Amino acid sequence: MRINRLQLVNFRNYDHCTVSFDKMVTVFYGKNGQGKTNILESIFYSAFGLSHRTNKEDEMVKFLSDGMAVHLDFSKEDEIHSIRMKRYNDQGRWHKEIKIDGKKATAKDHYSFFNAVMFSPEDLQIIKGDPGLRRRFMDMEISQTDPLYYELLVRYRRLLKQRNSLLKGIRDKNQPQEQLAPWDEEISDVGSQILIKRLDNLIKLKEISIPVFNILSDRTDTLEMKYEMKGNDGAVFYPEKESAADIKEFYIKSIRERIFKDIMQGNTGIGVHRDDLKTYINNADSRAFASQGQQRCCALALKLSQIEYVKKISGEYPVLLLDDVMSELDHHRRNQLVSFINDKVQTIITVNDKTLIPDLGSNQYFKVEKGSIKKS
Ligand SMILES: Nc1ncnc2c1ncn2[C@@H]1O[C@H](COP(=O)(O)OP(=O)(O)OP(=O)(O)O)[C@@H](O)[C@H]1O
Repeated sequence: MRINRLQLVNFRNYDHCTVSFDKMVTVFYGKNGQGKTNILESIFYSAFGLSHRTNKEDEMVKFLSDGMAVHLDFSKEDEIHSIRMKRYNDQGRWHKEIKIDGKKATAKDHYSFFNAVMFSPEDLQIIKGDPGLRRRFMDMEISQTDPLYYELLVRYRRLLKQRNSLLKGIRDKNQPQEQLAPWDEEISDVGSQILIKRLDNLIKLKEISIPVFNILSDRTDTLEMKYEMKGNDGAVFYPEKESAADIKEFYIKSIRERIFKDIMQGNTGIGVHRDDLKTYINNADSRAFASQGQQRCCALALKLSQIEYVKKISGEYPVLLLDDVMSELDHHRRNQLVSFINDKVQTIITVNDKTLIPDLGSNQYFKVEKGSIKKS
């Protein structure tokens, strides 16, 4: 997959801007606050229909403007395609329009049509941060190549919201408790399907990320991973090859056991929204025991494996977006990263100081200043 051209209209601090991508590595450099991340955000938005840093799409519309557009031309399997994202205000209401190859498309058609992987400083927190970050990592990875998984996630989130509001209704407004039964059944069903897909994904993730980790760490450390599933009363399980029916039964049973707790808390305390991806470096839990350098190495291996994963499933490498991470890596890992992606993955990098980027002869550079981009 290769981006050929990006056009922005009233996107963040850009009025009108067009960038042509001629080389495998494109570097946007400049001082802080000039609009480098905005470029990557617009590409991420073209891939996923959302921003990597805000849930409020309207924040991406240029101040005092009543609409914005992002137009991405790219090649996929030797064919040229385009995605046009538009957000506009009509009589006080915001609308969103997605067009693929000139035709209107739904969010479902759009998701996974163009693949990108973003790696930003926050991703260095994948290992040390909250389990939510690792669940998001798994969810993004699987959704990129499995539209059904994305649909399951959307359904699960909706069910969770509805069940939680019912729990509060039972607690605060005396709604009948029997109303919970159909939600318990459905949430356990959808949750078990999500879990099975996550377990399946973990097998592939391990196959890819452990060798990448070995290269990045110069084979001085070992990496292991497990899916951690929470039960009641602090119990944890590490499922590997369970069936969807067994998992569903487990959820229904556990959810019923904790029903009074859930009602009291107005919250669903068990399910795939509580699970975790555990990583172990040299057999010790990396969240608690690994050094900062080891945690970064592990985070980088997971992200790079996302690239290989998309390639394995879809047949093509996604575009890699590196937002300001080069300055966070030491010299050795910067070189390892660039030689890993060299000439096989189109990579778009933002950085303050362009000399930090190793140049293997396939870099192009753009200077970004106050929402304008100049080739240099
Ligand atoms: N909706 C918007 N309309 C106009 N300008 C915006 C909007 N949102 C953000 N900006 C401006 O965009 C700039 C920030 O851009 P961006 O986050 O891309 O910076 P950056 O070059 O990546 O900086 P850093 O190196 O600090 O991360 C700021 O000047 C901010 O005021």
